[in-house]
Amino acid sequence: MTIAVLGAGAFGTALAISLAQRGPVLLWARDAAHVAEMQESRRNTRRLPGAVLPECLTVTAEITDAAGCEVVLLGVPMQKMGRFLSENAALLDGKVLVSCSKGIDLATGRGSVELIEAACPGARAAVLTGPSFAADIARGLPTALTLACRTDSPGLQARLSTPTLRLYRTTDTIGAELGGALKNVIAIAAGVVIGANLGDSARAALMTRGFAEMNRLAMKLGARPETLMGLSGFGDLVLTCTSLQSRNFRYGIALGSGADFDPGVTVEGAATAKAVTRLAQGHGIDMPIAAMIAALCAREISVSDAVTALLSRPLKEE
Ligand SMILES: NC(=O)C1=CN([C@@H]2O[C@H](COP(=O)(O)OP(=O)(O)OC[C@H]3O[C@@H](n4cnc5c(N)ncnc54)[C@H](OP(=O)(O)O)[C@@H]3O)[C@@H](O)[C@H]2O)C=CC1
Ligand SMILES: O=C(CO)COP(=O)(O)O
Repeated sequence: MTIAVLGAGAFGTALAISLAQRGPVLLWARDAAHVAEMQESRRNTRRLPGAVLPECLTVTAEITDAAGCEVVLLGVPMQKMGRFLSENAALLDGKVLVSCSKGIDLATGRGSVELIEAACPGARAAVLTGPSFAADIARGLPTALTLACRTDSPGLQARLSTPTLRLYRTTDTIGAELGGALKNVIAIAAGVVIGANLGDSARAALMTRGFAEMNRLAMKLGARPETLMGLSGFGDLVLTCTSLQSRNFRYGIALGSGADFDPGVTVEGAATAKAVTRLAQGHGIDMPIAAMIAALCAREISVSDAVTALLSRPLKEE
């Protein structure tokens, strides 16, 4: 049975390439010109240059081509997810919908599982997340991810695993989602530290205290500690805070050094910082790093004022 991937960004394309090792895959993109270009060149030069689209991967501009697919991966950016789901609810309801996006929806404060459940109540929602750059997956480099679904899903885990993509499963969708969403915020902060030449020691401190913030919110919202300690939390935090392949980290470097940054690049952590700050306030959770990043992204505070504010907080126990 064909697996569909909706959204031909870097990640959707990379997952489609990897899954095509196992059988037929349908990749949908919204722009017909982009689709024609991919069909002609068998590459996605706009979003994932360098990777070749294998033969059993079909690219389409007709989303209704996914009607016969039971398993559908969603690769649209998080802030577009809610609208995308409601516009396509008739097609998607009743299917297994696997969100591959990392973030919290600014309009509703929801993660993607809740968005899916609201728009498509008959669907089974899952999340695929963890440390993985699209380019690495497309090259067939070994990658391990977390697949989260409220009901234990060994069948789906087997279906989406490939010789190079090793999935671990969990029923903790809240932990998996929050790990992936929050690590992007901390990755921006790590980038700011490096961009402002504050040093590797400061980055390590920030990653550690950022991880404490991630855990604080996640535990309050019902996540399990082991999920945050796993691939989707600690694993992705380490990757994204230390690699120049990360767009969130590079965006942070630009913020920290005062450089320009291409607004066309997907940086999920910026909107998520704002959403998280609201969520934390609503639950009475202290998340000073996320709040600073939200303020920095909104240009409400300078880097030096943000650093001073964080360092001058009252001394406390670890
Ligand atoms: N890239 C990576 O390494 C990884 C990304 N992710 C996550 O995957 C998600 C997507 O990121 P990524 O693939 O990198 O993003 P990209 O920036 O590469 O691409 C975004 C894609 O989404 C499409 N899109 C945007 N809005 C809509 C819409 N309303 N309807 C349909 N399609 C839309 C864009 O289409 P168009 O080209 O026409 O603008 C584009 O193809 C993010 O949440 C990210 O955090 C997770 C792990 C790794
Ligand atoms: O989520 C990712 C790696 O796991 C990709 O990170 P960026 O979106 O920062 O590039």
